[in-house]
Amino acid sequence: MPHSEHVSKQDLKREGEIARHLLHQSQAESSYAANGSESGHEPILEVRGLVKHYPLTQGIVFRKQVGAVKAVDGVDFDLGQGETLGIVGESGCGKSTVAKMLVNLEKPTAGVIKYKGEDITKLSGRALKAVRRNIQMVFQDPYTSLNPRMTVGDIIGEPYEIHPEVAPKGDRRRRVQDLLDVVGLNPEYINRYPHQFSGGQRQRIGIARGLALRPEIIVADEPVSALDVSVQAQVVNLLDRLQNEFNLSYVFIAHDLSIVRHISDRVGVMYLGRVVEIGSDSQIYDHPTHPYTQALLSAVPVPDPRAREHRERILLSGDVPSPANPPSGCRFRTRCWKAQERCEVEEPVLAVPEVFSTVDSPARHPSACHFAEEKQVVPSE
Ligand SMILES: Nc1ncnc2c1ncn2[C@@H]1O[C@H](COP(=O)(O)OP(=O)(O)OP(=O)(O)O)[C@@H](O)[C@H]1O
Repeated sequence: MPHSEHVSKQDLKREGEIARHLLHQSQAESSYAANGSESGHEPILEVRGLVKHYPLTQGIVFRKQVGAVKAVDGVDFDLGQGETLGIVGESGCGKSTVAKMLVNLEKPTAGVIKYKGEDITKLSGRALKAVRRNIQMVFQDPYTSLNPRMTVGDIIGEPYEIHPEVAPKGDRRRRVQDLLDVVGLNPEYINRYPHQFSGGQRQRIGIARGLALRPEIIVADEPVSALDVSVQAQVVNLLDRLQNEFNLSYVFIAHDLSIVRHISDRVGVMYLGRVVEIGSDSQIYDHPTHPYTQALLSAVPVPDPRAREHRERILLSGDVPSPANPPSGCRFRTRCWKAQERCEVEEPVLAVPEVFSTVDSPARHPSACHFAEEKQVVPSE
């Protein structure tokens, strides 16, 4: 019997999905190849076609999958050695899920995460443990991410239990005290408990723990969002200083565009599970070409009252669609004032738009829009 007669409908569906994924991956790779190295830095991380779908199930006894939440649905970016990539977007667009996949707290449904050229999504056992040491995470909420029953010394030194090779037992106390000093806390506080610290100090403890294993990459998921505005700048400045001191590369996730600008070399804007525009901070803030980025920027507070009067506010209509059922074609089209028929049927790829491909202008950066157009939203200072 010929092989094809054994192929079930399900097999065909799966093959279709794999083919679509491979197509997306090759499109992404070719668009990135066409753009050259994004940052000019040697990439330490290369993310291609990253996907995370959470199954939606129905039934109690017989659970059956009825769909999927497409939390991350084909994300591509590079992180250069020693650089900071900011990732911004509204709540629910998939930022935290990307962060979790980078540090292996979630397994991708599909896609590639290359660390120094090696795909870490395929690693397991010792090799995975070795890589995980180099990519650490700083969490959003310093109130819930520190165990209240552990002393600061135990919290910061905990990673050494998993990686004893980094610090022999007799040396750990001294190392933890060094880390406290590095993040601007008194080394004598080593025996105190988290509740004895302020929010900003707690986040410094979280950062010290992230640094314990001497990682090369720190993924910071909204590291200052839970803090008072007055403390946010101090923590951002600390991260800035540590980056220079330890030659760290950062993926810095936030919904606040002004904070991301302060710390980032490049910025990626996410919408409904995809990166829609990516470029240097000046390309994104002063020369945005994607309508979603322009709308986000138009909501950023402008301190100068005269400049505020002159800037245009773009108000988006409707809510973000459900990631379980994203719109066809361009996902942003249901809220976009420029949407046309083409947007409904043809999904735009993240690449330098054709109109800008030959011009020498900061607008020449990847933007997933069929009608990409430069628009200065934030008045220049
Ligand atoms: N474990 C999970 N199971 C099912 N759906 C999930 C799970 N984790 C996240 N999601 C969904 O995936 C989508 C993306 O979530 P994610 O937390 O990555 O977004 P986010 O941009 O980080 O938002 P926020 O800033 O609010 O954390 C959301 O719709 C969320 O409800």
